[in-house]
Amino acid sequence: MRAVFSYVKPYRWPAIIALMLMFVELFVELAQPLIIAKIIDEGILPSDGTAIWLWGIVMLFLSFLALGAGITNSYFSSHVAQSFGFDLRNALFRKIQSFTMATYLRFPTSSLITRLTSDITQVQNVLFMSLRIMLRAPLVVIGSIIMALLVNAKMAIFLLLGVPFLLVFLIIMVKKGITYFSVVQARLDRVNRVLQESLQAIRLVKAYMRGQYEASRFQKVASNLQVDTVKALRIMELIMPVLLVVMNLCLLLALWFGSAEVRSGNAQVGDLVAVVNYAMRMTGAFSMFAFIIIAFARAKASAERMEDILLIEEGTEDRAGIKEIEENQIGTIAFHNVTFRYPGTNVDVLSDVSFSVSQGQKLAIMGATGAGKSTLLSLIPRFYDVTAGEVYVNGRNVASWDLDILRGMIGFVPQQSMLFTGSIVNNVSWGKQNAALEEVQAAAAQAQIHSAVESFPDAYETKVGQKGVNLSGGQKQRLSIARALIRKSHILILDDSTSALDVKTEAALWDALAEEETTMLVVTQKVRTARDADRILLLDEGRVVGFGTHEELLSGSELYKKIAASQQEVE
Ligand SMILES: Nc1ncnc2c1ncn2[C@@H]1O[C@H](COP(=O)(O)OP(=O)(O)OP(=O)(O)O)[C@@H](O)[C@H]1O
Repeated sequence: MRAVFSYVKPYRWPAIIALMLMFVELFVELAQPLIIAKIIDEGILPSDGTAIWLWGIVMLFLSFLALGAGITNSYFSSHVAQSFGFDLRNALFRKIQSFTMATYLRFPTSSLITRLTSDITQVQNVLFMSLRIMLRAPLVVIGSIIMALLVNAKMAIFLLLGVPFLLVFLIIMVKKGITYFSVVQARLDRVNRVLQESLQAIRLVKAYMRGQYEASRFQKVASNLQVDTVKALRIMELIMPVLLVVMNLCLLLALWFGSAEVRSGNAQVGDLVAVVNYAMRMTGAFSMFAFIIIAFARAKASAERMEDILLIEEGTEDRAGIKEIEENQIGTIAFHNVTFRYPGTNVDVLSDVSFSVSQGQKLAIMGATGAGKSTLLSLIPRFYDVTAGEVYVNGRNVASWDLDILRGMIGFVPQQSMLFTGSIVNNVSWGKQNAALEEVQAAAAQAQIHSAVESFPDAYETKVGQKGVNLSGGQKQRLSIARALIRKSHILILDDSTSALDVKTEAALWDALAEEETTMLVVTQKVRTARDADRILLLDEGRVVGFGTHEELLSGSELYKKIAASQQEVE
């Protein structure tokens, strides 16, 4: 909890003010039964109208004081809770951004979303309640006991009887609640995951007519959530009746003894009324406590889930390193005996891979699906660290570069084009901060998408729907390429990013890219594309089985010859 609640620190003064205001409310609450006793003993019983008026005015004044304190407390409490939630959410988001890919893959996306939404809300609510009422409840209990003891110790002692039992009972319930609500939040993760998958794959779901199936999959996880939430709440709902029974028993005992005391003249009626009033307030505070304990148990479970993220030290990117780029090495890439396996697995996806690319060269990477092409590319911007061997970019081991400098040298187009909600110009200039419209247009022209964009009614201001749904696959791919081209980077990596382009457009794209001095690594399935490259790297099950020009491989690699023959690219 400490890591999460350290985010309250910047708001300690508003929090302290809120707590002080809460004490004002508490003071009024505890003073009221005394005043009622005064009205009875000094006003009603001796029929003294002035005393009734006097105490009435005091009571009215205190009520207004409590009202003002309550409103101001709400203002400060919500300010603290909302600001805390805002800061915590940003800190979590930044922390996730700093994760290495390996750490990132440890958490399902849906779970990260739940942690940044529902979990934060739970904790925020409890913080608000704490400042508003949580501390008040135990203080009302303690204060009521003290006041009742002061009014009439013999009567008040009966109210104390149930307290130890209730405290033990509440501690047990909180512990149980934390366990149960951890399960509930994990169930919520599952609901979010299925929801996310089904919505993302909506076209697939429709095409395969799997609506019913998806609905039942959703129903299953939603029902698990419902069952476990009910289970958790049922346990928690035990708190209230147990509390009431215990407190009412204590009250009955106090009444029974108190009325005997009044009859025998040892106590005044006002004393009895005040003690009963304090007992009622204690019961109310305990019930409030029960309500808060449910929220607290839930928030504790949520806070622990957030701490799982906040407290990760290893597994975040080590960003510091060399910043100076040596001119004579720009755009060079070399793999030296690189072996790689994904963290947590025991299979080498790349084995002893060695090759080099000189400045401005174009390397085509080919191989069957699963051969390790994407994995190889992901080692260049250091998404993962190699298991053995070294990867060099611009003459230096990628591990020694400052991560921002390294990634700044690379334009990366992933296999799946991803567009963000916003305009086309936003999407392309996402690749380079503060890019001018001319730069966006030039990159788009190079990526062969400029004329298509110009033909849209809003041209570059056209809004791209969620995940780019209002654009064709080929258009999305070309916008992704434009986003990489605008960076004017030393190295351009295209991971099968032209698969949706027609032959003519693709040829025009390669022609435009040929004018660049950028070093290019292009994953492709097409021999037609590979043959124009300076070198072709042929991968098979993570091993290099061919490296050379199209002609060299045609004469030296049976596998390449087979691929070329299947695509009728043999002369
Ligand atoms: N995050 C991961 N964790 C564990 N294994 C992975 C992960 N990503 C990929 N793999 C495995 O690594 C191997 C190589 O995958 P990779 O995506 O590099 O192949 P590829 O040649 O790019 O294939 P494709 O042409 O189909 O994209 C595959 O066997 C795959 O199962």
